[in-house]
Amino acid sequence: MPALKTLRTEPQAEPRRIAVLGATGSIGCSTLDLIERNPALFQVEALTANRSVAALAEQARRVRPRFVALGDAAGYRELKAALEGSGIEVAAGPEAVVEAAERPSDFVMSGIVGAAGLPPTLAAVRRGATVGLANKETLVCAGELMTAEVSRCGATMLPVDSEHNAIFQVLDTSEPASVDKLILTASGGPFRTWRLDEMRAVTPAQAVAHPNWSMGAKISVDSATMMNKGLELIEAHHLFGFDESRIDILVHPQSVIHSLVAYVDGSVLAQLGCPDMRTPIAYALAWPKRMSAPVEKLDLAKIVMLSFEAPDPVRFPALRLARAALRQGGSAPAVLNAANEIAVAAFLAGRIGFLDIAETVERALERCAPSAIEGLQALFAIDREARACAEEIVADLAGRA
Ligand SMILES: NC(=O)C1=CN([C@@H]2O[C@H](COP(=O)(O)OP(=O)(O)OC[C@H]3O[C@@H](n4cnc5c(N)ncnc54)[C@H](OP(=O)(O)O)[C@@H]3O)[C@@H](O)[C@H]2O)C=CC1
Ligand SMILES: CC(=O)[C@@H](O)[C@H](O)COP(=O)(O)O
Ligand SMILES: [Mn+2]
Repeated sequence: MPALKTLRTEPQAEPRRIAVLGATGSIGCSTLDLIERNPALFQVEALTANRSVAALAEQARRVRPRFVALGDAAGYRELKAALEGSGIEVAAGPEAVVEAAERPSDFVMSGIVGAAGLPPTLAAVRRGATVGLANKETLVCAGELMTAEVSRCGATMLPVDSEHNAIFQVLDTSEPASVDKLILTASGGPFRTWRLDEMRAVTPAQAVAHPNWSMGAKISVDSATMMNKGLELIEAHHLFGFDESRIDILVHPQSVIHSLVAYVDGSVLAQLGCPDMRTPIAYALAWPKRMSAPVEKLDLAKIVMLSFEAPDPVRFPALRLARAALRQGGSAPAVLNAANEIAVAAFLAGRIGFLDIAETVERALERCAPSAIEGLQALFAIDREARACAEEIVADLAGRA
């Protein structure tokens, strides 16, 4: 499979118009921070959130988009009232979020969490937009479909996820045979050194306390189970066209080296930086140029030591599950993703234990019969069934606690 191409290089004459999907989240706020510091470079076309009405209204008053959309229609009246007289168009419901992506912006930041980000991201791709992809779940559950649409529609997909952005920066695509493998780094999360019996009783507050990155709750729990790295393995496969056997995972607790590319001559190229998402976001926003980002500059002498270790497959089974799902293909990655979303939400709600997250995903993969994904509707049906199956498993696990 060919790696996704980077397509556009025209110089910038006017401010680029940006749509930020998931504006109220961690990725969205970092994106808006960069945009607001560079008013000559960027204008906001559209912002979206799900339920955070007050936060979305406050952002809208600050950056003056033409259009704001709320995923959950229950908040429509409140948002409409909050923006009364502003001249900003307000809409709500999942179709409104898709409309935000369809509006004529130059760049769409895909920063919604979970498979809910798939329809708007696909809509942006289908109008040939440049998409900054943070929403990895979209590629996990619909990788083949999405990359085919990127090629068919002449869209540009720029990886924002820090590891994939790092690889994008150091991967020489001009000579594919010169590359040996990709190496994704993983922090190991907050429980990297914990014993399995200690991990059994961890609380949501402990699980979301990532050692290096400040992120939303779902991805923080994914980092703690290391499912995040499993999702990123699948994401890297689709973005760069590498077989899973040529993508390694390396635990690097400092999160300074964001990923590496090993070449056949023994050279290994890496991208480094302080752990701040405004660096990869700035890279995507300014691509193919670079822009200044207000991040702490890397001082290796101060850091003193960078360390590395192999991931532990016993305490972190999610990695094995994701690799197996990618090898199996078809519906398996979509089932993995859906079951993980349900299990993480159940863990955060205090219904199941931390180790039950991977247990739920493993059982869902066993129960959901594998199938080919024949189109978007088939994918949505697989996603729904996997969620229902995972809910049953969660109820079973919760009942035993
Ligand atoms: N945070 C990070 O540093 C990184 C994140 N990523 C990926 O980026 C994505 C976003 O992560 P992050 O910013 O941490 O997540 P957050 O939870 O901080 O933010 C999620 C955003 O998505 C919105 N949202 C949630 N559900 C829906 C829905 N059903 N419909 C429409 N909008 C919705 C939220 O709105 P509301 O506020 O109303 O709930 C919010 O704006 C994830 O896929 C994550 O894996 C990748 C690399 C790094
Ligand atoms: C910032 C980012 O890209 C996250 O995906 C981060 O990598 C999570 O850290 P882990 O390496 O612990 O999964
Ligand atoms: Mn990442």
